[in-house]
Amino acid sequence: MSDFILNIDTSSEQAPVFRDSVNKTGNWKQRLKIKKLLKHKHKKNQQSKFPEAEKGNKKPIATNDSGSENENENRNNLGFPTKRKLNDSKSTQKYSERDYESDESDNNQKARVSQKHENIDYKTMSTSLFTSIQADDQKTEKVDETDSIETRSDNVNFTSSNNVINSDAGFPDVGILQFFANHLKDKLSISKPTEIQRLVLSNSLSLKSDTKKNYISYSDRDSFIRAETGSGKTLSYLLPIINRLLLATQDCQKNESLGNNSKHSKDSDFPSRNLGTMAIILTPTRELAKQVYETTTKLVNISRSSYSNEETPENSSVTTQNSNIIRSHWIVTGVAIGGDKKQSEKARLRKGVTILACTPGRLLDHLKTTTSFRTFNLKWLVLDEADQLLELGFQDTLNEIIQLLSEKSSLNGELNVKNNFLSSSHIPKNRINILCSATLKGNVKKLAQDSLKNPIFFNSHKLQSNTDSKVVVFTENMDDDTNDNNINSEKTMDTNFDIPDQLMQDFILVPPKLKLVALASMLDFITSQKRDSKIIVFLSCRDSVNFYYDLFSNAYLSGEPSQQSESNNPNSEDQNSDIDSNVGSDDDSSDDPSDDSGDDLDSDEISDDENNKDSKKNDEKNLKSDKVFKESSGSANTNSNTKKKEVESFRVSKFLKNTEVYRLHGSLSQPIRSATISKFTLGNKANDDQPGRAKVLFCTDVASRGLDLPLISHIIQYDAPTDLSGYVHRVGRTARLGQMGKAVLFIMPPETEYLNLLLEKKISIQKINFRNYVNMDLSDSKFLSSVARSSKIGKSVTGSNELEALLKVFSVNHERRASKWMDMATELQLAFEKFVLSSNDATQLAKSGFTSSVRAYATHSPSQKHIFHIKNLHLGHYAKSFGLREAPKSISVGNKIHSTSNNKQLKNSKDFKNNPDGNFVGANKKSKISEMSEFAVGTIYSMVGPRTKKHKKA
Ligand SMILES: Nc1ncnc2c1ncn2[C@@H]1O[C@H](COP(=O)(O)OP(=O)(O)OP(=O)(O)O)[C@@H](O)[C@H]1O
Repeated sequence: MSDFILNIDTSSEQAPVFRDSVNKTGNWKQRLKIKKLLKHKHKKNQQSKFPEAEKGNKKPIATNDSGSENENENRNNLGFPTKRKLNDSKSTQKYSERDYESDESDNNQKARVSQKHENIDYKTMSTSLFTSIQADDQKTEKVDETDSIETRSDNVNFTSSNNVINSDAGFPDVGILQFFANHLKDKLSISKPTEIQRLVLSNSLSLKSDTKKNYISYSDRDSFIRAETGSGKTLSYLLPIINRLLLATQDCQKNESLGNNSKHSKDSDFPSRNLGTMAIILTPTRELAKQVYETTTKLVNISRSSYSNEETPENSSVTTQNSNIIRSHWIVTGVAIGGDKKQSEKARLRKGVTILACTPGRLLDHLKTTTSFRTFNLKWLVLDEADQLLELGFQDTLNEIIQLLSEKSSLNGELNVKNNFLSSSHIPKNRINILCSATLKGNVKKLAQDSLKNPIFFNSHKLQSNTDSKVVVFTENMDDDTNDNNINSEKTMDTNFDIPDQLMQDFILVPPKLKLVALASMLDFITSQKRDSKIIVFLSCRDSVNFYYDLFSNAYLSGEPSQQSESNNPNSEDQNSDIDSNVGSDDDSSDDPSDDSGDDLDSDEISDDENNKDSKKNDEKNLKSDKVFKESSGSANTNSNTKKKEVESFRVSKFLKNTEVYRLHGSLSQPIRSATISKFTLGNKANDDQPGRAKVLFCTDVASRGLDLPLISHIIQYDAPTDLSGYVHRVGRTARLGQMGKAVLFIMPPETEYLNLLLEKKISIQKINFRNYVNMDLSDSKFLSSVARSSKIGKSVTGSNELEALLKVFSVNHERRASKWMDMATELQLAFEKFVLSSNDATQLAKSGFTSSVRAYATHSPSQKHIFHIKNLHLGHYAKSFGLREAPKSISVGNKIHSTSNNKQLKNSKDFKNNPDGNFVGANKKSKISEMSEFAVGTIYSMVGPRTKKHKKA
């Protein structure tokens, strides 16, 4: 059966070479001559339309092809080797050493930019996407020729690998108290554990009895938890903590009823929030901390009805004896994150928070400055997304945290606190450290070696030899490398990553020039096929997020009156839902730089004095950029008549029908971040009042880890992640807990080797099979079926590729029939370019997006540098993906803006000298981190704390 397989590969031999229709005949010399003539004619036309341009500029705006001259000019100015001219087929050198002279002075450029918005004749504007195919694009052939990418059959019935276990065993069978299990079932619809939960619970809740001493105990060892994304790791560490707190409470109640409390004062016998914080869960992002907090709160709010073993109808009165009820109300949950008002957190901590979810910077801040924050009874420290927390950037913060926690817990010994609750066998004697992630890797191995005491490794990682088996590895002898149960052994810490079986992973190979058009068509296709689709589009930096968010909310195709007439004004009736007026009224007002929190710096919570200054500077900078962004869109709104601050959480797209667009990155104020998550999380099914709307979230990696956003149908990685674990976490936002999901990676021709890196990690990803991708919906679409039929007919349509198909669908959705898909692509691109030129703010967003994106490109991990190297990036073509007609003339390096026309200045800049290979790290590392990774990250040593001799011996 021949499937409808579409090739995006515009450069493979089979793929058509795209040219203007007039250039189709004759040999290349004749065609070139015609092309030059046309260009000249066009130039003349434009010059007469732009008399100012004639005076100062050699190049009229409307003829721009984002051509190689500008490309090379920029490249040269940035200190990179210039690319050879596209038509220079005789050149043997990949990049010519020749400097291409700029034909435009800086002043002329400025004049040209300013006239853009005033004098553009949009009607005659043109854009060119298909005049040339990059030589580099030839690399795409590699992918087609080699069979290196595993393919899958369309007809395979996928089994899910991260679902609940397929057996009758419930939570009580793995040690969970019956009433707690009832609560999980009744209130959270959780009745059976997942595989990782079964492993962790059955081990950490099992009691060993010491017959000699007549004593029972838990194994109480530090542990690693590794399992696929969406497999329920959060409950795997939260349930044992809460279950043990409940059991200890039960002990106290029993003692109380037996009158065994005479030894101590009554206050100290029954647990209360005065015990302070007993469990801390550290997460790399604020969103994740909030999510963990919300989950914990649901878990501890156990209702009386749970004490009945029978399933109780909601309204029935439960006849449970009071003595059976465990008084769990004393367990208080809390969250401490940057961006929230610190004073209210302080007040809550003073009263006592039993289980605290937090980000590292804010935790350190409280440990240092909130004297009433009691942690001397801390029994569990969980590092969720541990590998992320242990990577670069947070070493010092985590070191300090560990040290302060250790100091404070030793205080408990000095105080000699006697308490029946704390002496219960269910409460660990020493702090248990738990590390958790879908991608525990090398840095964690090192941690185990250096600091964790006799750790246990819970792993639902699939073994190569037997994909069904799940293993628990106990590490008894850390030094014995030959032991398979040793945490150091390769078998134990296999660095392959697991992806849920039911996740469909595809990639689309697309030249930079066509990237934007491909994204737009794909979004249009998905959102029109399924009204309730929820799509996350991952981008490399916040400026890109701002740009695409603005573009997809405000740009529209010309000649679409229904779209044009609709105003994207948050106050319009249609838009009322995108303002969450309650959000600004809560405590989250620290986007005000004068707030004392001082650490509203993305999610990398840094709180020492120096960092506070940096943070505030960053806040101001971010606020400024946010202001430009808001002004440019005209959508964010503060109503001076109300005291409540309104924040924009989403916009209704003018471009995509019935679609809401969202954005999320670390530089947004906390109220916007919170409102965005809560609105995006809401269901989008159609109801009587409102037709369903698809949702598209543009975000950075701030949303890639741990976030459990329900029912995400598609993940689009428009920019490749900077490291391989990033891939796993991004795609893991879909296909959670047994559900289906689709992920598409955009790959540019020079990046195809990345696919082999994925393959090395046993991540199988296939070149997009359009039918696979659109799933069953294809059969319902007459148009697509006909495309599929014609593709089977053969050679005449071998040029059909994904983009072609997408654009054809796009043209159907928009009730227009383009004669050629290239025309459609050109029209689409032109619409975006017009939008970008329509206002200074839109242009500014596009330029910032482009510049930051280029800088982000240089931040790929060292193992990927050869693939994602800036020298491979055709800047002029890449600019097209930001709706720009050419690459901007300046680029910021570190904290400075450098004019690229002044090559000398750029080359002499300290930042550039430090990074001659094009790695724009910049002088201020923190600012780079805030823009790029937006994570609180640290090194392996962060968890270790100061290494003492005692540790070494252990
Ligand atoms: N046993 C269960 N039964 C039903 N639902 C569950 C169960 N365990 C967890 N869930 C739900 O599954 C979803 C995913 O869980 P969770 O966020 O803990 O996954 P995870 O493994 O931590 O994923 P990630 O690696 O992406 O952080 C959550 O909505 C959670 O409530």
